[in-house]
Amino acid sequence: MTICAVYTSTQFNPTCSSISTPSKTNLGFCQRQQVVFYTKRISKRSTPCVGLITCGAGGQETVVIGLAADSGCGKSTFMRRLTSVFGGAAEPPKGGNPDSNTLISDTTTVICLDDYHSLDRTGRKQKGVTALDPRANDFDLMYEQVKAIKDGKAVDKPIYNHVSGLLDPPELIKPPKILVIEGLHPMYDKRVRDLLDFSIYLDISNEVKFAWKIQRDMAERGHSLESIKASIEARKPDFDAYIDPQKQYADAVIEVLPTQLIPGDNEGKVLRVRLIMKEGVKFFNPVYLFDEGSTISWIPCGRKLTCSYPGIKFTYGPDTYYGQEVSVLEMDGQFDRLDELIYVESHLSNISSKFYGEVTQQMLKHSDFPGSNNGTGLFQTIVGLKIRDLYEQLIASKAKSPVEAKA
Ligand SMILES: Nc1ncnc2c1ncn2[C@@H]1O[C@H](COP(=O)(O)OP(=O)(O)OP(=O)(O)O)[C@@H](O)[C@H]1O
Ligand SMILES: O=C(CO)[C@H](O)[C@H](O)COP(=O)(O)O
Repeated sequence: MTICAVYTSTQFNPTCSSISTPSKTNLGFCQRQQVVFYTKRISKRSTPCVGLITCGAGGQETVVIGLAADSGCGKSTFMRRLTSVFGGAAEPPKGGNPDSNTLISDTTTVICLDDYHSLDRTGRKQKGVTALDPRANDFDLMYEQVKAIKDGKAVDKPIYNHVSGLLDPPELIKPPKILVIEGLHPMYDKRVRDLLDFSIYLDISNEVKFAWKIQRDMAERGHSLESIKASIEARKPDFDAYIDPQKQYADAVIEVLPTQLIPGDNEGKVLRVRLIMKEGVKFFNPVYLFDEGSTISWIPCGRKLTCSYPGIKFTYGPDTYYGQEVSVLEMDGQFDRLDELIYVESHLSNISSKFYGEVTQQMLKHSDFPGSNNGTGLFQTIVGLKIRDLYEQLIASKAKSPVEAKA
């Protein structure tokens, strides 16, 4: 726990200047709040002295973000874009397990929920369950540890080693400003779900997932086409039962589908990407195109945006998703020249950028990341800016409504 500042009122009672600040052991009330008022009397009849203490993890409560997706669906790429929005590079814990799944930057700590597998690779094989099955995961521990971090306490989190398939000794996770829990099940357990300040689901359609798997596992890891097909098929029932239903709880869903601009296309190279944004989420105002709440179709290709076949089409409008009101922004097609993205960016509103062209700048900075020429990169970048904005609003709101406490 860090005490950042203590002010003692001397206006009505000069002896207040001699008052000692509450000791760390006295600061039980200081676990979660960012700013706390405290009062103390020097004697029974004296005017109370009033103090203001900033406390908690680095003076702030940890904001928790959940990112759910199947394996190989772009979580790591999204995390790299998000970390970059906060201006730092994410690295594994220094001097720790080289096979750690954790990534730490100045502002964010990203933990991978694979670390809560309760069964290792052999255990799953023996029991005949996949890693997607809740029985292979320890949700009690996941809940306890995410809650502890949110409350400003460090935890010893287990590590699932993807190289050996074993559970390694735990690593220490200190409460960051923003904790991202990414993996298969961030919204599966209600207790964990309720701890999330914002949640995202990456919904990659089967056709596209297959194309990406081939790209990575066949081209980069030497797997055969048959083994990739078999692995997708083996996971599908559990994916449908336990992973996919989480999207109904997400505040934002990035849905990735084959293009509709090329009839019958199933190559998975040109993509139609939909950003589904829930209405009424505190500190999250959905992005819109031209006019909030209208239904818009826009082909930006022409003098200001170079497009080769099959072109680019944006659509925007209100919709419902699992019975909830949402706004949907869709981009079908891909950019030829990323520097021209500024033209598209200037027509989008509520993107929570800090300066004109920030989205374009981020996209250019990471033009080598997968999806930088299409809606996946664009919408991941925008969601990154929205998370930064949500974080700043949350922290500001806590500072404005401090909780009164007595020392
Ligand atoms: N937007 C994208 N466009 C094209 N290909 C992509 C995109 N995002 C991811 N991929 C492909 O999927 C692979 C996996 O991406 P990434 O490592 O970000 O996913 P992941 O969900 O973190 O995977 P895992 O859970 O297996 O570690 C990439 O190597 C790339 O081949
Ligand atoms: O779905 C997964 C999440 O990344 C993995 O398959 C799961 O974590 C098991 O890992 P491994 O295949 O390395 O034993």
